[in-house]
Amino acid sequence: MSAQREMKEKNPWHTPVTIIITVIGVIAIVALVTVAVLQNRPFPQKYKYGIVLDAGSSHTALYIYEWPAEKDNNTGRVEQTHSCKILVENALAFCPGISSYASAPSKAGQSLTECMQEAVQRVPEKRRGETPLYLGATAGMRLLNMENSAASDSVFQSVKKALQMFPFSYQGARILSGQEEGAFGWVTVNYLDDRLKQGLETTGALDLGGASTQISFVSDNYNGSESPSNSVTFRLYGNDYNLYTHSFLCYGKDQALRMTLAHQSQAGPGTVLDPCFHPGYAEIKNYSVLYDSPCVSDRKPQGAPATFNHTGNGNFLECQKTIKNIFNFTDCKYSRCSFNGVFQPLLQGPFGAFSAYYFVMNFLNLTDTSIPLDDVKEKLKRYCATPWNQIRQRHPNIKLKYLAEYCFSGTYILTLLTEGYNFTSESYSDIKFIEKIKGSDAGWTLGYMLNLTNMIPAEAPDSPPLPHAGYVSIVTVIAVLIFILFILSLRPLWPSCSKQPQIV
Ligand SMILES: O=P(O)(O)OP(=O)(O)OP(=O)(O)OC[C@H]1O[C@@H](n2cnc3c(O)ncnc32)[C@H](O)[C@@H]1O
Ligand SMILES: [Ca+2]
Repeated sequence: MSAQREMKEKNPWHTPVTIIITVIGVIAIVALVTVAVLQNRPFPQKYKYGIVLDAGSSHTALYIYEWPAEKDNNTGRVEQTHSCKILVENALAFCPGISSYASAPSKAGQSLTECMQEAVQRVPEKRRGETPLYLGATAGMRLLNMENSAASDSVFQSVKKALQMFPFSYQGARILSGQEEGAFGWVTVNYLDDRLKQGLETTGALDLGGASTQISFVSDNYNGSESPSNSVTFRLYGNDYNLYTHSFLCYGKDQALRMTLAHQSQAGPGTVLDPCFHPGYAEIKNYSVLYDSPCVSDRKPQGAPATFNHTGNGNFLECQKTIKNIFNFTDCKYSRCSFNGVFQPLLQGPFGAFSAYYFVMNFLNLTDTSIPLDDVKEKLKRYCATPWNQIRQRHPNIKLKYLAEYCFSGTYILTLLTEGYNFTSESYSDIKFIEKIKGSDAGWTLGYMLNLTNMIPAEAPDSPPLPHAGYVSIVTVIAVLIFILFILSLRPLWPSCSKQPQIV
Protein backbone atom coordinates (compact mmCIF):
# COMPACT_ATOMS: atom_id res chain seq x y z
CA MET A 1 0.00 0.00 0.00
CA SER A 2 2.81 2.41 0.83
CA ALA A 3 4.41 1.67 -2.54
CA GLN A 4 1.16 2.57 -4.25
CA ARG A 5 0.90 5.85 -2.35
CA GLU A 6 4.53 6.57 -3.26
CA MET A 7 3.79 5.94 -6.94
CA LYS A 8 0.74 8.23 -6.80
CA GLU A 9 2.82 10.94 -5.21
CA LYS A 10 5.51 10.63 -7.89
CA ASN A 11 3.05 10.42 -10.81
CA PRO A 12 2.91 13.90 -12.43
CA TRP A 13 -0.64 13.14 -13.74
CA HIS A 14 -1.80 13.56 -10.27
CA THR A 15 -0.20 16.93 -9.66
CA PRO A 16 -2.61 19.88 -9.51
CA VAL A 17 -0.75 21.59 -12.39
CA THR A 18 -1.33 18.73 -14.84
CA ILE A 19 -4.95 18.38 -13.79
CA ILE A 20 -5.50 22.09 -14.41
CA ILE A 21 -3.68 21.92 -17.79
CA THR A 22 -5.76 18.91 -18.82
CA VAL A 23 -9.02 20.58 -17.85
CA ILE A 24 -8.04 23.80 -19.68
CA GLY A 25 -7.00 21.72 -22.72
CA VAL A 26 -10.34 19.90 -22.83
CA ILE A 27 -12.27 23.16 -22.39
CA ALA A 28 -10.18 24.78 -25.16
CA ILE A 29 -10.93 21.90 -27.58
CA VAL A 30 -14.65 21.95 -26.78
CA ALA A 31 -14.70 25.76 -27.22
CA LEU A 32 -12.77 25.57 -30.51
CA VAL A 33 -15.07 22.91 -32.01
CA THR A 34 -18.20 24.71 -30.78
CA VAL A 35 -17.08 27.98 -32.35
CA ALA A 36 -16.25 26.16 -35.61
CA VAL A 37 -19.66 24.51 -35.67
CA LEU A 38 -21.60 27.67 -34.81
CA GLN A 39 -19.61 30.02 -37.01
CA ASN A 40 -20.03 27.87 -40.09
CA ARG A 41 -23.49 26.53 -39.40
CA PRO A 42 -25.73 26.95 -42.48
CA PHE A 43 -28.16 29.84 -41.99
CA PRO A 44 -31.82 29.06 -41.71
CA GLN A 45 -32.99 29.05 -45.35
CA LYS A 46 -34.34 32.29 -46.72
CA TYR A 47 -35.81 32.17 -50.19
CA LYS A 48 -36.06 34.46 -53.14
CA TYR A 49 -38.78 34.24 -55.74
CA GLY A 50 -39.37 34.91 -59.42
CA ILE A 51 -42.63 34.83 -61.39
CA VAL A 52 -43.02 34.11 -65.10
CA LEU A 53 -46.27 34.20 -67.06
CA ASP A 54 -46.31 31.99 -70.14
CA ALA A 55 -48.77 33.60 -72.52
CA GLY A 56 -49.08 30.80 -75.07
CA SER A 57 -51.41 30.60 -78.04
CA SER A 58 -53.83 28.23 -76.33
CA HIS A 59 -53.53 29.21 -72.67
CA THR A 60 -51.72 31.40 -70.15
CA ALA A 61 -50.00 29.90 -67.11
CA LEU A 62 -48.19 31.48 -64.19
CA TYR A 63 -45.13 29.87 -62.63
CA ILE A 64 -43.49 30.78 -59.33
CA TYR A 65 -39.85 29.83 -58.86
CA GLU A 66 -37.96 29.77 -55.59
CA TRP A 67 -34.27 29.54 -54.65
CA PRO A 68 -32.22 29.89 -51.46
CA ALA A 69 -31.38 33.56 -50.98
CA GLU A 70 -27.63 33.09 -50.53
CA LYS A 71 -27.25 30.82 -53.55
CA ASP A 72 -28.13 33.13 -56.40
CA ASN A 73 -25.14 32.00 -58.36
CA ASN A 74 -25.45 28.29 -57.88
CA THR A 75 -26.98 25.54 -59.95
CA GLY A 76 -29.81 23.14 -59.68
CA ARG A 77 -31.36 25.11 -56.85
CA VAL A 78 -34.10 27.03 -58.59
CA GLU A 79 -37.34 25.12 -58.33
CA GLN A 80 -40.91 25.67 -59.42
CA THR A 81 -43.02 25.95 -56.29
CA HIS A 82 -46.38 26.77 -57.79
CA SER A 83 -48.19 26.97 -61.11
CA CYS A 84 -51.57 28.44 -61.96
CA LYS A 85 -53.47 27.95 -65.18
CA ILE A 86 -55.57 30.89 -66.25
CA LEU A 87 -59.10 29.68 -66.72
CA VAL A 88 -61.46 31.54 -68.94
CA GLU A 89 -65.01 32.18 -67.83
CA ASN A 90 -66.33 32.33 -71.37
CA ALA A 91 -67.67 28.82 -71.92
CA LEU A 92 -67.40 29.19 -75.69
CA ALA A 93 -63.75 30.06 -75.57
CA PHE A 94 -61.56 27.01 -75.23
CA CYS A 95 -58.80 27.99 -72.85
CA PRO A 96 -57.68 30.75 -75.17
CA GLY A 97 -54.45 32.62 -74.78
CA ILE A 98 -54.19 36.41 -74.54
CA SER A 99 -54.15 36.73 -78.34
CA SER A 100 -57.83 35.69 -78.41
CA TYR A 101 -58.69 39.01 -76.70
CA ALA A 102 -57.80 40.99 -79.82
CA SER A 103 -61.33 42.35 -80.09
CA ALA A 104 -61.69 43.06 -76.34
CA PRO A 105 -58.15 43.85 -75.17
CA SER A 106 -59.10 45.12 -71.69
CA LYS A 107 -60.21 41.61 -70.80
CA ALA A 108 -56.72 40.26 -71.50
CA GLY A 109 -55.37 41.99 -68.38
CA GLN A 110 -58.40 41.07 -66.30
CA SER A 111 -58.02 37.40 -67.16
CA LEU A 112 -54.71 37.30 -65.24
CA THR A 113 -56.14 38.58 -61.96
CA GLU A 114 -57.00 35.30 -60.28
CA CYS A 115 -53.61 33.68 -60.78
CA MET A 116 -51.85 36.92 -59.83
CA GLN A 117 -53.80 37.04 -56.57
CA GLU A 118 -52.72 33.47 -55.90
CA ALA A 119 -49.12 34.54 -56.50
CA VAL A 120 -49.50 37.33 -53.93
CA GLN A 121 -50.58 34.73 -51.38
CA ARG A 122 -47.71 32.41 -52.24
CA VAL A 123 -44.84 34.92 -52.02
CA PRO A 124 -44.02 36.09 -48.49
CA GLU A 125 -44.88 39.76 -47.99
CA LYS A 126 -41.27 40.74 -47.24
CA ARG A 127 -40.12 39.34 -50.59
CA ARG A 128 -42.87 40.63 -52.89
CA GLY A 129 -41.28 43.98 -53.73
CA GLU A 130 -38.04 42.39 -54.91
CA THR A 131 -39.68 39.48 -56.77
CA PRO A 132 -39.25 39.93 -60.54
CA LEU A 133 -42.37 39.41 -62.64
CA TYR A 134 -42.08 38.67 -66.37
CA LEU A 135 -44.61 37.91 -69.06
CA GLY A 136 -43.49 36.23 -72.25
CA ALA A 137 -45.86 35.68 -75.14
CA THR A 138 -45.27 33.11 -77.86
CA ALA A 139 -46.74 32.07 -81.19
CA GLY A 140 -50.33 33.24 -80.63
CA MET A 141 -49.16 36.82 -80.15
CA ARG A 142 -46.59 36.44 -82.95
CA LEU A 143 -49.46 35.61 -85.29
CA LEU A 144 -51.69 38.41 -83.96
CA ASN A 145 -48.82 40.87 -84.31
CA MET A 146 -48.36 39.81 -87.96
CA GLU A 147 -52.07 40.06 -88.63
CA ASN A 148 -52.97 43.17 -86.65
CA SER A 149 -50.14 44.88 -84.79
CA ALA A 150 -52.45 47.55 -83.30
CA ALA A 151 -54.56 44.83 -81.67
CA SER A 152 -51.42 43.13 -80.39
CA ASP A 153 -50.23 46.45 -78.86
CA SER A 154 -53.60 46.98 -77.16
CA VAL A 155 -53.46 43.50 -75.64
CA PHE A 156 -50.00 44.26 -74.26
CA GLN A 157 -51.14 47.62 -72.87
CA SER A 158 -53.96 45.89 -71.04
CA VAL A 159 -51.71 43.14 -69.72
CA LYS A 160 -49.03 45.60 -68.56
CA LYS A 161 -51.56 47.77 -66.76
CA ALA A 162 -52.98 44.76 -64.95
CA LEU A 163 -49.59 43.33 -63.93
CA GLN A 164 -48.27 46.65 -62.61
CA MET A 165 -51.08 46.73 -60.05
CA PHE A 166 -49.53 43.84 -58.13
CA PRO A 167 -46.85 44.29 -55.48
CA PHE A 168 -44.07 42.62 -57.48
CA SER A 169 -41.13 44.04 -59.39
CA TYR A 170 -42.70 44.13 -62.88
CA GLN A 171 -39.99 43.56 -65.49
CA GLY A 172 -41.98 43.78 -68.71
CA ALA A 173 -44.19 41.86 -71.10
CA ARG A 174 -43.05 41.03 -74.61
CA ILE A 175 -43.17 38.55 -77.45
CA LEU A 176 -40.32 36.04 -77.40
CA SER A 177 -38.69 35.25 -80.72
CA GLY A 178 -38.97 31.63 -81.85
CA GLN A 179 -35.21 31.31 -81.31
CA GLU A 180 -35.51 32.45 -77.69
CA GLU A 181 -38.43 30.12 -77.09
CA GLY A 182 -36.43 27.14 -78.39
CA ALA A 183 -33.19 28.07 -76.65
CA PHE A 184 -34.76 28.74 -73.22
CA GLY A 185 -36.66 25.44 -73.40
CA TRP A 186 -33.30 23.74 -73.94
CA VAL A 187 -31.73 25.65 -71.01
CA THR A 188 -34.63 24.61 -68.72
CA VAL A 189 -34.33 20.92 -69.55
CA ASN A 190 -30.56 20.81 -69.14
CA TYR A 191 -30.52 23.00 -66.02
CA LEU A 192 -33.10 20.84 -64.25
CA ASP A 193 -31.18 17.70 -65.23
CA ASP A 194 -27.98 19.21 -63.75
CA ARG A 195 -26.25 18.75 -67.10
CA LEU A 196 -24.90 22.28 -67.49
CA LYS A 197 -22.90 22.65 -64.30
CA GLN A 198 -21.42 19.21 -64.65
CA GLY A 199 -20.57 19.74 -68.33
CA LEU A 200 -22.40 16.50 -69.27
CA GLU A 201 -23.73 15.66 -72.73
CA THR A 202 -26.83 17.81 -73.18
CA THR A 203 -30.40 16.79 -73.96
CA GLY A 204 -32.18 18.23 -76.99
CA ALA A 205 -35.55 19.92 -76.45
CA LEU A 206 -38.71 19.34 -78.48
CA ASP A 207 -41.62 21.64 -77.67
CA LEU A 208 -45.00 21.30 -79.37
CA GLY A 209 -47.32 24.22 -78.67
CA GLY A 210 -50.66 25.15 -80.13
CA ALA A 211 -49.30 27.53 -82.77
CA SER A 212 -45.58 26.80 -83.10
CA THR A 213 -43.12 24.01 -82.46
CA GLN A 214 -39.44 24.17 -81.52
CA ILE A 215 -36.47 21.85 -81.90
CA SER A 216 -33.17 22.63 -80.15
CA PHE A 217 -30.08 20.48 -79.74
CA VAL A 218 -26.29 20.50 -79.74
CA SER A 219 -24.71 18.67 -82.67
CA ASP A 220 -20.93 18.11 -82.81
CA ASN A 221 -20.78 18.56 -86.58
CA TYR A 222 -22.57 21.92 -86.45
CA ASN A 223 -20.61 25.11 -85.84
CA GLY A 224 -23.36 27.55 -86.74
CA SER A 225 -21.81 28.78 -89.99
CA GLU A 226 -24.15 26.97 -92.40
CA SER A 227 -27.28 28.71 -91.15
CA PRO A 228 -26.37 31.43 -88.61
CA SER A 229 -30.02 32.27 -87.91
CA ASN A 230 -30.43 28.81 -86.36
CA SER A 231 -27.47 29.20 -84.07
CA VAL A 232 -27.40 30.32 -80.45
CA THR A 233 -24.19 30.30 -78.46
CA PHE A 234 -23.96 30.17 -74.69
CA ARG A 235 -21.15 30.09 -72.18
CA LEU A 236 -22.54 28.49 -69.04
CA TYR A 237 -20.53 27.40 -65.99
CA GLY A 238 -17.33 27.62 -68.00
CA ASN A 239 -18.59 25.47 -70.93
CA ASP A 240 -19.30 26.75 -74.45
CA TYR A 241 -22.42 25.51 -76.22
CA ASN A 242 -23.30 26.01 -79.84
CA LEU A 243 -26.98 25.27 -79.99
CA TYR A 244 -29.01 24.59 -83.10
CA THR A 245 -32.57 25.81 -82.70
CA HIS A 246 -35.55 26.38 -84.95
CA SER A 247 -39.13 27.39 -84.31
CA PHE A 248 -41.71 26.52 -86.96
CA LEU A 249 -44.51 29.06 -86.80
CA CYS A 250 -47.90 27.50 -87.74
CA TYR A 251 -46.64 23.97 -86.93
CA GLY A 252 -48.05 23.87 -83.39
CA LYS A 253 -50.78 21.28 -83.23
CA ASP A 254 -53.79 23.64 -83.50
CA GLN A 255 -52.41 25.51 -86.50
CA ALA A 256 -51.20 22.28 -88.10
CA LEU A 257 -54.75 20.94 -87.80
CA ARG A 258 -56.06 24.10 -89.45
CA MET A 259 -53.57 23.74 -92.28
CA THR A 260 -54.45 20.06 -92.77
CA LEU A 261 -58.17 20.81 -92.78
CA ALA A 262 -57.69 23.80 -95.07
CA HIS A 263 -55.76 21.57 -97.45
CA GLN A 264 -58.57 19.00 -97.44
CA SER A 265 -61.29 21.59 -97.88
CA GLN A 266 -59.61 22.79 -101.09
CA ALA A 267 -61.05 19.68 -102.75
CA GLY A 268 -64.45 21.34 -102.88
CA PRO A 269 -67.04 22.93 -100.63
CA GLY A 270 -69.55 20.94 -98.62
CA THR A 271 -68.14 17.92 -96.82
CA VAL A 272 -64.61 17.03 -95.64
CA LEU A 273 -64.16 13.30 -95.09
CA ASP A 274 -61.21 13.41 -92.72
CA PRO A 275 -59.04 10.29 -92.11
CA CYS A 276 -57.61 11.98 -88.97
CA PHE A 277 -60.97 11.88 -87.17
CA HIS A 278 -62.80 8.80 -85.90
CA PRO A 279 -65.44 7.03 -87.98
CA GLY A 280 -68.82 8.41 -86.93
CA TYR A 281 -67.43 11.86 -86.06
CA ALA A 282 -69.52 14.59 -87.71
CA GLU A 283 -69.58 18.30 -86.95
CA ILE A 284 -70.75 21.36 -88.85
CA LYS A 285 -67.84 23.81 -88.94
CA ASN A 286 -67.47 27.37 -90.07
CA TYR A 287 -65.17 28.24 -92.98
CA SER A 288 -64.51 31.71 -91.60
CA VAL A 289 -63.38 30.25 -88.24
CA LEU A 290 -61.15 27.73 -90.01
CA TYR A 291 -59.47 30.37 -92.18
CA ASP A 292 -59.18 32.98 -89.41
CA SER A 293 -55.41 32.64 -89.02
CA PRO A 294 -52.42 33.92 -90.99
CA CYS A 295 -51.31 30.27 -91.27
CA VAL A 296 -54.15 29.53 -93.71
CA SER A 297 -55.86 32.83 -94.58
CA ASP A 298 -54.29 33.01 -98.06
CA ARG A 299 -55.89 29.68 -99.00
CA LYS A 300 -59.49 30.62 -98.27
CA PRO A 301 -61.55 29.52 -101.26
CA GLN A 302 -63.48 32.30 -102.99
CA GLY A 303 -67.25 32.09 -102.82
CA ALA A 304 -67.24 29.15 -100.39
CA PRO A 305 -70.40 28.52 -98.35
CA ALA A 306 -70.40 29.58 -94.69
CA THR A 307 -70.10 26.08 -93.29
CA PHE A 308 -68.83 22.61 -94.12
CA ASN A 309 -69.57 19.19 -92.77
CA HIS A 310 -66.48 17.79 -91.02
CA THR A 311 -66.77 13.98 -90.85
CA GLY A 312 -64.25 11.33 -89.88
CA ASN A 313 -63.30 7.95 -91.36
CA GLY A 314 -60.40 7.08 -89.02
CA ASN A 315 -57.56 5.88 -91.22
CA PHE A 316 -54.05 6.37 -89.82
CA LEU A 317 -52.16 5.81 -93.09
CA GLU A 318 -54.42 8.16 -95.03
CA CYS A 319 -54.18 10.68 -92.21
CA GLN A 320 -50.39 10.56 -92.37
CA LYS A 321 -50.52 11.12 -96.14
CA THR A 322 -52.83 14.09 -95.69
CA ILE A 323 -50.65 15.62 -92.98
CA LYS A 324 -47.55 15.29 -95.19
CA ASN A 325 -49.14 17.83 -97.54
CA ILE A 326 -48.48 20.62 -95.09
CA PHE A 327 -44.72 19.98 -95.25
CA ASN A 328 -42.46 20.95 -98.13
CA PHE A 329 -39.70 18.38 -98.50
CA THR A 330 -38.38 19.42 -101.89
CA ASP A 331 -36.57 22.75 -101.48
CA CYS A 332 -33.31 22.68 -99.55
CA LYS A 333 -30.36 24.93 -100.28
CA TYR A 334 -28.30 23.54 -97.39
CA SER A 335 -26.38 20.29 -96.92
CA ARG A 336 -29.44 18.89 -95.12
CA CYS A 337 -32.86 20.15 -94.13
CA SER A 338 -35.76 19.22 -91.92
CA PHE A 339 -38.63 20.66 -93.97
CA ASN A 340 -39.76 23.89 -95.65
CA GLY A 341 -36.14 24.52 -96.69
CA VAL A 342 -34.97 24.88 -93.08
CA PHE A 343 -31.45 23.72 -92.29
CA GLN A 344 -31.06 21.02 -89.67
CA PRO A 345 -27.78 19.32 -88.69
CA LEU A 346 -27.57 15.59 -87.91
CA LEU A 347 -29.71 14.71 -84.90
CA GLN A 348 -27.63 14.00 -81.84
CA GLY A 349 -28.10 12.82 -78.28
CA PRO A 350 -31.14 12.22 -76.14
CA PHE A 351 -34.21 14.45 -76.54
CA GLY A 352 -36.87 15.57 -74.09
CA ALA A 353 -40.27 16.16 -75.75
CA PHE A 354 -42.75 18.21 -73.75
CA SER A 355 -45.99 20.28 -73.90
CA ALA A 356 -48.39 18.74 -76.44
CA TYR A 357 -45.90 15.94 -77.24
CA TYR A 358 -46.44 14.79 -73.68
CA PHE A 359 -50.19 15.55 -73.36
CA VAL A 360 -51.00 13.59 -76.50
CA MET A 361 -48.62 10.65 -76.15
CA ASN A 362 -49.55 10.31 -72.48
CA PHE A 363 -53.26 10.12 -73.32
CA LEU A 364 -52.55 7.54 -76.04
CA ASN A 365 -50.40 5.48 -73.64
CA LEU A 366 -47.47 5.83 -76.01
CA THR A 367 -44.86 7.58 -73.87
CA ASP A 368 -42.72 4.42 -73.72
CA THR A 369 -40.27 4.95 -76.58
CA SER A 370 -38.68 1.54 -76.10
CA ILE A 371 -41.76 0.24 -77.95
CA PRO A 372 -40.67 -0.18 -81.61
CA LEU A 373 -41.91 2.64 -83.82
CA ASP A 374 -43.84 0.18 -86.02
CA ASP A 375 -45.78 -1.04 -82.98
CA VAL A 376 -46.52 2.56 -81.99
CA LYS A 377 -47.94 3.17 -85.47
CA GLU A 378 -49.97 -0.03 -85.29
CA LYS A 379 -51.50 1.04 -81.96
CA LEU A 380 -52.34 4.47 -83.32
CA LYS A 381 -53.85 2.88 -86.43
CA ARG A 382 -56.22 0.86 -84.23
CA TYR A 383 -57.02 3.90 -82.10
CA CYS A 384 -57.89 6.07 -85.10
CA ALA A 385 -60.13 3.35 -86.53
CA THR A 386 -62.16 3.13 -83.29
CA PRO A 387 -65.67 4.57 -83.77
CA TRP A 388 -66.25 8.00 -82.24
CA ASN A 389 -69.13 6.90 -80.00
CA GLN A 390 -66.94 4.19 -78.43
CA ILE A 391 -64.15 6.72 -77.80
CA ARG A 392 -66.63 9.05 -76.13
CA GLN A 393 -68.00 6.29 -73.93
CA ARG A 394 -64.51 5.21 -72.87
CA HIS A 395 -63.45 8.73 -71.87
CA PRO A 396 -66.45 10.56 -70.48
CA ASN A 397 -64.30 13.02 -68.51
CA ILE A 398 -61.98 14.23 -71.24
CA LYS A 399 -62.81 17.51 -72.98
CA LEU A 400 -64.51 16.70 -76.28
CA LYS A 401 -62.25 18.98 -78.30
CA TYR A 402 -59.12 17.19 -77.05
CA LEU A 403 -60.76 13.79 -77.42
CA ALA A 404 -61.81 14.38 -81.01
CA GLU A 405 -58.28 15.47 -81.93
CA TYR A 406 -56.03 12.81 -80.35
CA CYS A 407 -55.97 10.69 -83.53
CA PHE A 408 -54.90 13.72 -85.58
CA SER A 409 -52.47 14.92 -82.88
CA GLY A 410 -50.79 11.52 -82.44
CA THR A 411 -50.42 11.10 -86.20
CA TYR A 412 -49.12 14.65 -86.55
CA ILE A 413 -46.52 14.05 -83.80
CA LEU A 414 -45.21 10.88 -85.46
CA THR A 415 -45.16 12.56 -88.87
CA LEU A 416 -43.38 15.66 -87.56
CA LEU A 417 -40.77 13.58 -85.74
CA THR A 418 -40.02 11.06 -88.47
CA GLU A 419 -40.73 12.83 -91.78
CA GLY A 420 -40.11 16.37 -90.50
CA TYR A 421 -37.13 16.07 -88.18
CA ASN A 422 -35.81 12.78 -89.59
CA PHE A 423 -35.98 10.63 -86.46
CA THR A 424 -35.58 6.98 -87.52
CA SER A 425 -36.88 3.75 -85.97
CA GLU A 426 -33.59 3.66 -84.02
CA SER A 427 -33.31 7.29 -82.98
CA TYR A 428 -36.99 7.41 -81.98
CA SER A 429 -35.96 5.63 -78.77
CA ASP A 430 -33.68 8.60 -77.93
CA ILE A 431 -36.82 10.65 -77.29
CA LYS A 432 -38.32 10.83 -73.82
CA PHE A 433 -41.81 12.28 -73.50
CA ILE A 434 -41.69 14.40 -70.35
CA GLU A 435 -43.99 16.71 -68.47
CA LYS A 436 -41.87 17.69 -65.48
CA ILE A 437 -38.28 17.33 -64.36
CA LYS A 438 -37.76 17.14 -60.58
CA GLY A 439 -41.12 18.80 -59.99
CA SER A 440 -40.66 21.72 -62.40
CA ASP A 441 -42.54 21.89 -65.72
CA ALA A 442 -40.46 21.48 -68.85
CA GLY A 443 -40.87 24.63 -70.96
CA TRP A 444 -39.12 27.90 -71.80
CA THR A 445 -40.19 29.87 -68.69
CA LEU A 446 -37.51 28.71 -66.23
CA GLY A 447 -34.68 29.20 -68.77
CA TYR A 448 -36.06 32.66 -69.54
CA MET A 449 -36.01 33.68 -65.88
CA LEU A 450 -32.56 32.17 -65.23
CA ASN A 451 -31.24 34.20 -68.15
CA LEU A 452 -32.88 37.49 -67.18
CA THR A 453 -31.81 37.22 -63.55
CA ASN A 454 -28.25 36.20 -64.55
CA MET A 455 -28.62 33.13 -62.46
CA ILE A 456 -26.40 30.94 -64.62
CA PRO A 457 -22.87 32.34 -64.51
CA ALA A 458 -20.64 32.13 -67.58
CA GLU A 459 -17.85 30.69 -65.47
CA ALA A 460 -18.05 27.87 -62.95
CA PRO A 461 -18.68 29.44 -59.52
CA ASP A 462 -16.02 29.01 -56.84
CA SER A 463 -17.23 26.55 -54.30
CA PRO A 464 -15.78 26.18 -50.78
CA PRO A 465 -13.06 23.50 -50.88
CA LEU A 466 -14.76 21.56 -48.08
CA PRO A 467 -18.36 21.00 -47.09
CA HIS A 468 -19.35 22.18 -43.62
CA ALA A 469 -19.26 18.71 -42.01
CA GLY A 470 -15.79 18.06 -43.45
CA TYR A 471 -14.55 21.38 -42.13
CA VAL A 472 -15.80 20.68 -38.58
CA SER A 473 -14.31 17.15 -38.59
CA ILE A 474 -10.91 18.41 -39.70
CA VAL A 475 -10.90 21.18 -37.06
CA THR A 476 -11.81 18.59 -34.39
CA VAL A 477 -9.12 16.13 -35.45
CA ILE A 478 -6.45 18.85 -35.56
CA ALA A 479 -7.47 20.14 -32.12
CA VAL A 480 -7.28 16.64 -30.63
CA LEU A 481 -3.87 16.07 -32.27
CA ILE A 482 -2.53 19.35 -30.86
CA PHE A 483 -3.75 18.32 -27.44
CA ILE A 484 -2.09 14.91 -27.69
CA LEU A 485 1.16 16.56 -28.83
CA PHE A 486 0.95 18.88 -25.88
CA ILE A 487 0.48 15.98 -23.48
CA LEU A 488 3.37 14.15 -25.12
CA SER A 489 5.53 17.23 -24.68
CA LEU A 490 5.06 16.84 -20.94
CA ARG A 491 6.70 13.41 -21.23
CA PRO A 492 9.89 14.33 -19.34
CA LEU A 493 7.69 14.79 -16.28
CA TRP A 494 6.23 11.29 -16.64
CA PRO A 495 7.46 8.63 -14.18
CA SER A 496 10.19 6.56 -15.82
CA CYS A 497 9.69 2.79 -16.16
CA SER A 498 12.95 1.97 -14.32
CA LYS A 499 11.72 3.84 -11.32
CA GLN A 500 8.45 1.90 -11.24
CA PRO A 501 8.27 0.12 -7.93
CA GLN A 502 7.91 -3.63 -8.04
CA ILE A 503 4.76 -4.75 -6.34
CA VAL A 504 5.38 -8.05 -4.75
O1 LIG B 1 -46.47 27.54 -77.47
P1 LIG B 1 -47.64 28.07 -78.19
O2 LIG B 1 -47.67 27.63 -79.60
O3 LIG B 1 -47.83 29.54 -78.02
O4 LIG B 1 -48.93 27.38 -77.53
P2 LIG B 1 -49.23 27.02 -76.01
O5 LIG B 1 -48.07 27.28 -75.14
O6 LIG B 1 -50.51 27.64 -75.62
O7 LIG B 1 -49.43 25.46 -76.12
P3 LIG B 1 -49.44 24.37 -74.93
O8 LIG B 1 -48.10 23.77 -74.86
O9 LIG B 1 -50.06 24.88 -73.72
O10 LIG B 1 -50.45 23.33 -75.55
C1 LIG B 1 -50.16 22.76 -76.78
C2 LIG B 1 -51.41 22.18 -77.34
O11 LIG B 1 -51.85 21.13 -76.51
C3 LIG B 1 -53.22 21.29 -76.20
N1 LIG B 1 -53.46 20.66 -74.91
C4 LIG B 1 -53.26 21.15 -73.67
N2 LIG B 1 -53.59 20.22 -72.75
C5 LIG B 1 -53.98 19.12 -73.43
C6 LIG B 1 -54.44 17.82 -73.09
O12 LIG B 1 -54.56 17.46 -71.83
N3 LIG B 1 -54.74 16.97 -74.07
C7 LIG B 1 -54.61 17.31 -75.35
N4 LIG B 1 -54.18 18.49 -75.76
C8 LIG B 1 -53.88 19.39 -74.83
C9 LIG B 1 -53.46 22.78 -76.26
O13 LIG B 1 -54.81 23.05 -76.52
C10 LIG B 1 -52.57 23.14 -77.44
O14 LIG B 1 -53.21 22.84 -78.63
CA1 LIG C 1 -45.82 27.07 -75.39
